[in-house]
This record gives sequence, structure tokens and C-alpha cells, in this order.
Amino acid sequence: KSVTKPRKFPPGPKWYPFIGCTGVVNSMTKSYGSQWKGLSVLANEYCTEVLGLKLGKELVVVVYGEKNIRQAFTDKEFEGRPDSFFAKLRCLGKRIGITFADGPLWREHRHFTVKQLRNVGFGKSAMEKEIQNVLSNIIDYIGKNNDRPIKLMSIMPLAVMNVLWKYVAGEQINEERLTFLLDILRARTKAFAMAGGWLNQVPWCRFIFPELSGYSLIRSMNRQLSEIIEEAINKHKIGAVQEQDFIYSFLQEIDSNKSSFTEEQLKVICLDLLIAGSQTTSNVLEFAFLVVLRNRPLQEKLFSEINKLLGDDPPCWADSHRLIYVSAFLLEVQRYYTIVPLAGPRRLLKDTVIDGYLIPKDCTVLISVGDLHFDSKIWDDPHDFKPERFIDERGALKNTEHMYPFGLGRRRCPGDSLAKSFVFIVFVGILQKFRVECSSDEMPSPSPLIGLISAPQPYTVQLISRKKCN
Ligand code: HEM
Repeated sequence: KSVTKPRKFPPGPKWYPFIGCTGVVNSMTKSYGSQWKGLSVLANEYCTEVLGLKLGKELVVVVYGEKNIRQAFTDKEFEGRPDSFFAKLRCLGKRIGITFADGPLWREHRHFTVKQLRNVGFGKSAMEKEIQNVLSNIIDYIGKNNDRPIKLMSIMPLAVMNVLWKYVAGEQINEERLTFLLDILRARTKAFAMAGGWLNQVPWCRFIFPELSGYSLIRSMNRQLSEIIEEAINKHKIGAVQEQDFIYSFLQEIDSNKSSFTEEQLKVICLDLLIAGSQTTSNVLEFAFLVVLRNRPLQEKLFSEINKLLGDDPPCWADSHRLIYVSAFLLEVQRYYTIVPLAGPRRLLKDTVIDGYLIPKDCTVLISVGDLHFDSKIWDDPHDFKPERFIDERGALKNTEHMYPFGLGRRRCPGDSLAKSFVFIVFVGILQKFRVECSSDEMPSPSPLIGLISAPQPYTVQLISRKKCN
């Protein structure tokens, strides 16, 4: 029975008892360097825009094509999140928070979080000030260290995390603590990538091989993360932090005895924001600098627009409407290097038809934004890097409606305003002051490393002050 596909289920590889088609998916992932690419090749082999899989016991469909992707992002029945062991482990033991919750808990807390972050200035000019402060710290740091190669990968995530921490916990976190936090988050992502699949499909293996399965390591990192956030919560409780930040607003709801507002929920929401926001945003910036490093004429064209329209003025988000070429360039970076190539996972809340296929309730849905960003029906020469594709004959931005880097619908990324402003202000601010050059004889590789999110391969740059260049 377990190898019989449900009626009208989308095409895909053959299923075997216990493992479903995990073997094929794993071997495609290995051959093509990422699960996203491997699945995309499989979907092509089966000539389908909805790929049907069974991974262990879990039914999974992967959705391709703009019409299907819009349906998956916006229809209410796609709003759930899988109730997996992985989700619980990710949320410190219970399926709470925002990212992995669904139903009334998710609705109430997503609404609360977005509203509170806005109240403390998120998405407004206060946020820009915060980002501009971070930019001036980055410029100072580069100024003092640009006699040697600089690893942007060690600056950018710290800078994003600084801003996020300010919103969540109301204070500047010291650099040592910040580095520690980022190191754990990175190590945890790696541990999940290595053990997450196994632990999800055969969770009981943790009792037999707690070390080998990666379970003990993930648990210990969860404990460390929990302690860092707990410390921030306790500081608020004893009045050591007086800011009206996210933790402050949440603690007030706890005090007014709202039943779903608990300290556990607060901790997991903080974690959700820190995990979802730091690496994604800094990776966009690292890809943007990688592209300009590899293409000097493009870098000079961007600089010339910045220099002509801003001169020495510090950049702000409103400038993105004037700096059209820079904006088109950053859109192209987010198309060409889609940071979340497989969005989701979602869980179907009831039986649903998509592209003529019948998908049963509780099936996991993955949304292939990465393929949509390379769809030749939408983009001319999708494999060429061309910022011009986003500029119309009158010099205004176009084609932005086909871009889905932050998803769409009610589960759309709530951090998009921070991410967009951060990327724009920091990218423009650095290019305005420095020329980005290669720090070794060999140009870094343009090929990304693609896991749950895409990242550039490690590289360093030499940043030459524009004053010295002239
Ligand atoms: C360039 C940077 C970013 C990218 C590319 C990105 C991308 C995404 C995408 C595609 C989703 C939707 C997943 C789905 O449809 O199921 C998402 C959700 C989410 N993002 Fe982001 N994100 C970025 C930055 C941020 C930042 C800065 C924050 C924090 C302030 C954040 C917090 C979240 C959260 C909490 C969710 C879950 C929303 C929910 O399930 O309701 N993200 N992000």
C-alpha cells in the first residue's frame, strides 16, 4: 500500500517501501550539488510543473511555474507548516514561534510581531538611522584594516545581527557575544543540513545514536541559544534594559495573562527573527560584492551613478528610487542568486487541486522560486547577468512583479523592508567610498554553495579608498 501513489498525484520517481523515493532524491542532490537543482532536473525529466515525491513516510510536492507558484504562495490551504520532528527540534522542542507554527497561534503571533516591530521603528526612518550607524562602523573598520584582504563574510552577518538584536532586545550587543551567537547559528544550520533529513525521517535513531545522529549537538546548541535569549529577557525583567523593544512589548502581554503569550513562545520568536534575518540578508550583500569584484566595468557604472546622484551624501532608502541602475543591479543579484531557491516548506490544510493534480491534505509543499527566477518564458537569456532587464525605455524599473525573493501572500517574509534597506544602504555606502578589488591572483568563483539558502564560496577583497583612486 505504501508504494501506491494516491489518485491523480503528480508525476515523479517510483516509490519503494519505507524510503519512498528518498534514494533517487539523494542521488540527484549529490549529482547536481543541491537539492533544489536535483529536484529541478527531476521535474524536467518528468516534464511536469508539479513534482510528486515520497520521502520516507512524508508526501512532498514541488511546485514550478509562475501560475502554480502564485497559487501556492497565496491560497489559504497552503498556509500550514509541516508538523515534523525537524520543526520541533528547530523550535527548541515545541512547534511554536512564527516560522514553523500555523493556525491561530501563527496568525496571532505573526500579527503581533509585525505590529510591534513597526511600533519600535522597523520599516520606518528610525530603522534607516540604525542601518546608517552600522554602515559608518563598517566604513571605519574598513578604513583601519584595508591594508590587508578583508573577508566580507565576517563583517556583514555581524552588521545585520546588530540591527536585528537592537529591535529584539533593545541594546547593542557586544561584539564577542555577537560573534558567539552567529557561530552557534552557523554551526546549527550545518548540523541540521547534515542530520536534519535523517532525524526527520527516522527520529527514533536519536535514542540509539544520540551523538552520531547529530541530535546531541543540536540539543546542546539549542541550549546555548536559549541561554543567550533568556539572558536578554531577564535583563528586561529586572529593568536593566529600559528600551521599548520587542521583548519589552511581549513581556507586557505575558503580564496581562494572554494565554498564548509565554516566555517559551517569546524565545522562539526571537530565534525565528535572528535565524531568518541574519544570513539571508548578508548573503545578498556578499553576492553583490562578488559580482562587482568580478566585473570592473559594471562596478564603475554603479559607482558613476552613485557619485553623480549622491556625491558624498550618506545613502538612504529613498535614494533607491533615484539610483535606478543600482536598484536594477540589486534586483538582478537577487534573481541570479536566489537566496531561498526552495521556499516553504508548507503543509496543505485540505485536499487541493494544483495544475490538475490532486494533492492530499497534510502533504508538504516546496515552492521553486529559484527556477522561476530562471524561467525563459519570463526572462530573456536568464543565465546572463543583466541588470538592464529591470529597466524600461523611459529609465524606470520594470519586471519587478516577476520577482519572488521574499515570497508572497500571508506568509511573505516580514523582514523584507529591513533586508531591502540594509542591502541598499550598505552596498551603496561601501561602493561610494571604496573600489572593490581582488585580493589574490585568482578571481573567486561565481558559483554559489546552495543548501537551505544560497551563499557565495568564501572570498576576500581588497578595498581601495576612492580618495586614493582619484
Ligand atoms: C534578503 C533577505 C531575506 C530573504 C531572501 C528572505 C526570504 C524569505 C522567504 C522567501 C520567506 C517565506 C517562506 C515561505 O513562503 O514559506 C521568509 C519568511 C520569513 N522571514 Fe525572511 N527573508 C529575508 C530577510 C529576513 C529578515 C531580515 C527577517 C527578520 C526580521 C526575516 C524573517 C522572516 C520570518 C520570521 C519568516 C517566516 C514568516 C512566516 O512563516 O509567517 N527575513 N523569508
